Amino acid sequence: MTTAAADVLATLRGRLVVSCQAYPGEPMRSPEIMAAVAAAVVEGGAAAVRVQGVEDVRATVARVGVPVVGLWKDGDAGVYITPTLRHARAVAEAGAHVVAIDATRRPRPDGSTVADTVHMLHEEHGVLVMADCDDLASAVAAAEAGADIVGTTLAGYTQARPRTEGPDLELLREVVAAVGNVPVVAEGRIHTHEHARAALAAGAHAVCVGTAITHPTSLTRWFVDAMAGGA
Ligand SMILES: CC(=O)N[C@H](C=O)[C@@H](O)[C@H](O)[C@H](O)COP(=O)(O)O
Repeated sequence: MTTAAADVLATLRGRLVVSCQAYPGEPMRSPEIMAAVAAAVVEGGAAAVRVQGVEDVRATVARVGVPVVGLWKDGDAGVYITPTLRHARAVAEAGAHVVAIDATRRPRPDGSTVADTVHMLHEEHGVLVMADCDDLASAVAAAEAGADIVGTTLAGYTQARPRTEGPDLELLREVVAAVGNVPVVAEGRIHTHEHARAALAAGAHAVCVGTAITHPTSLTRWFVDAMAGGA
């Protein structure tokens, strides 16, 4: 690992990563807007940002001075987070410091493996790789494949684990215990300050929050629903 890569991991320790994503067809779905959201969360203390789409990565890297975790979501079913070597290359070429990839054990559309992708990203681009996992076995396999960061991103979004109400802290604990010194990022349904603190207490190297910070439609709906329920 290069010094720059080690610095990125050190920067993240105990800190907040904010995922800045708008979904296809949504009002905020534009690289410039997402880069502005990223700049705003950095002003609030985000140690890094996670950004979807090649153009969003490019615009965000140009705008913020913190590490950018880039991914390319292609579709929303099956393996869709940076699913092939082509997608991974494009995200790295757009300037991401860390490339996040689907690291579940499902077959990838181009027949590549997680290990192939990690190897290519390290050798050709010198970037870090975040493995978006869905269970313990995928996390252990990703660590063995050389991933620099293991994330619980996909827990509850595949058949492997039930979707917990908040973060899947049980899985987080198991992964932290199993992957040794590979940093584990807690990600997925971290909606409150308590969730974030619990994730750190469970051994997360860093905590990644998306919806609860950067998705105003969901935030608004949470209030609307709570008011309708008389909460
Ligand atoms: C499952 C999947 O596709 N997760 C995506 C990964 O990049 C994003 O849609 C999430 O917003 C992100 O993981 C952060 O999670 P949350 O928004 O729950 O804080």
